[in-house]
Amino acid sequence: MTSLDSLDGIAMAKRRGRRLEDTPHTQAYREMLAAVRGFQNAVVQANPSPEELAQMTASLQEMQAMLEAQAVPEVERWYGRGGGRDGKLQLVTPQLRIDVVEEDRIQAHTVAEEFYIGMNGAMHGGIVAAIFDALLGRMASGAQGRVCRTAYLTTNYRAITPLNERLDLVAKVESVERRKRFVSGQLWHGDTLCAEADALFVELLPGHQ
Ligand SMILES: CCCCC/C=C\C/C=C\C/C=C\C/C=C\CCCC(=O)SCCNC(=O)CCNC(=O)[C@H](O)C(C)(C)COP(=O)(O)OP(=O)(O)OC[C@H]1O[C@@H](n2cnc3c(N)ncnc32)[C@H](O)[C@@H]1OP(=O)(O)O
Repeated sequence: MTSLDSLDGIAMAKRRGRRLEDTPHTQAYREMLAAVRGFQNAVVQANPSPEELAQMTASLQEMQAMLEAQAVPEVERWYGRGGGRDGKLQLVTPQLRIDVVEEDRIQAHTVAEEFYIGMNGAMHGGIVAAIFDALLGRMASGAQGRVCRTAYLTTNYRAITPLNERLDLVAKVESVERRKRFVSGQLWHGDTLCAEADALFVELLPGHQ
């Protein structure tokens, strides 16, 4: 099964936007994803010996085969679902911790690990944009869980975004016109504004993918 087995976008988002229930089985999945995060961080920092590389490649290929044997259609996957206190079960961005949710404003924070490096200690710019996409998308979605897609997202990089340090984020709804939500966001390191973004999210209609 692949992601090509798509459903109506609203039906898909309603299924996948829900928090994953807590069972010993899903807890084990959360722990595995946390281990993958740790692994990613270790991968980018190490230059292993040829023998170690061969050993790790064989282990990884074995784990990949185990996962492939358990693949399920997108609509049934745990990956990408809400994970509660620890944020979404995903690996694309550092985990966003949502601190305050209001009707037109969200406050959040994150710490980006070494995996998200661009160069010279700075976060990769694409990751900064992906963080804004996730946060501003959550803002556009609102308490009602509107299903929206990003029409555009403009990111301005004002200062280096550091890794391994607390980053504070804020998102605001600037205006609403019919299905369109214009949303802005800022990413701060202490008193330094690292990046800001403006985005348009358009609410999907029934039948849209
Ligand atoms: C299954 C999808 C669900 C996605 C969300 C997932 C889970 C939800 C769960 C929880 C929510 C929590 C967090 C959300 C987290 C992340 C959100 C990330 C979302 C994404 O990362 S998603 C990937 C990137 N995204 C795309 O892959 C979009 C590709 N695209 C399209 O799918 C269409 O393009 C669409 C739908 C955008 C519009 O299409 P459409 O047919 O519905 O509407 P139409 O074209 O008529 O536009 C209506 C009005 O918007 C204006 N308009 C449109 N585009 C504009 C632009 N670029 N600039 C200026 N104005 C624009 C028009 O001018 C018109 O304006 P007016 O009403 O004034 O005439």
